[in-house]
Amino acid sequence: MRLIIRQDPESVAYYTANYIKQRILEFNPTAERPFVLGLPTGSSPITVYRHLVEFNRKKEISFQHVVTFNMDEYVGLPRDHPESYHSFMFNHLFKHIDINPKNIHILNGCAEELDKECTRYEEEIKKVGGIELFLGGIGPDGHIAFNEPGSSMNSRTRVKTLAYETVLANARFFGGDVNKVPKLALTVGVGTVMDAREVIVIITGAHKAIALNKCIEEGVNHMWTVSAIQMHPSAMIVCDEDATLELHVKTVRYFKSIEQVQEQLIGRDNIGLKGSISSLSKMNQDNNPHYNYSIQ
Ligand SMILES: N[C@@H]1[C@@H](O)[C@H](O)[C@@H](COP(=O)(O)O)O[C@@H]1O
Repeated sequence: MRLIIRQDPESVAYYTANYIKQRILEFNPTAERPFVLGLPTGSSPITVYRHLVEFNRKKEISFQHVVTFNMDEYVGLPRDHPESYHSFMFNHLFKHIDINPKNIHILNGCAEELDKECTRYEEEIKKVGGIELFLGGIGPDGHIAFNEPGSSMNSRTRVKTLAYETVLANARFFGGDVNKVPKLALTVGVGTVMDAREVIVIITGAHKAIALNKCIEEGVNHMWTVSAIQMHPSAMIVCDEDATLELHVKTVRYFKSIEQVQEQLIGRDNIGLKGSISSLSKMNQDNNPHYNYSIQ
């Protein structure tokens, strides 16, 4: 698991958006072989989406052969409610890019039979061959999607009751009135996210520092569901300095040292990471006397 530390939320967003752009370009998607992208909502990804919209406007990237699956949706909010995740995604991303609407998948929180909707969603993901890259954020309690503390680490898409902390955290989108925040949501499971071939989680702000500490320094724990990322073969957390406030100095120095090596060898924010990491490890194998880091 890689931990990329950037100065502030803006540089976290730029790094993440650039990484996604490069991964899609390297993947070179087609109608037969689309790039399947999992997406979150919340404030963390907003600037990432702004960069992706800009890349698309400048024709640096196309979303024509990108298929998306969102992590979650409130139960009972009409699709066009200003605070539904449907509205959020169209306002911040989908209506500004050249994505084919039929390639957009968001859970229907107003489905007649919610369990059937969840099963259908999992089947849709399977139909397209699984998710290539899942981008996520976390709540202050370390939940990923709406997998609240205590969620099964093998969970699938299902109906979840929102923890009081989550309702409190999300009340900011409902005029600060907790009574207006839905108490139920449909969410992909921890297992659904971890089945993706790659997972990237954005963690910014001092209010998420304890969650990052639990995830990085205390290992896998179902009370901090983002920690499942420790068991993923191709996972990355992109965080800002504030989010590292509860980490040990040596932990921060270690992860920064990995990046310093990469920066010296391959250039900062070089996002062709798959290639760059293999050339880094090749550099290692060549017993380069200057570098004895092994890249995780
Ligand atoms: N269901 C969403 C999550 O997908 C999101 O990651 C989290 C963090 O939101 P923010 O990025 O605003 O901190 O909020 C909600 O709980």
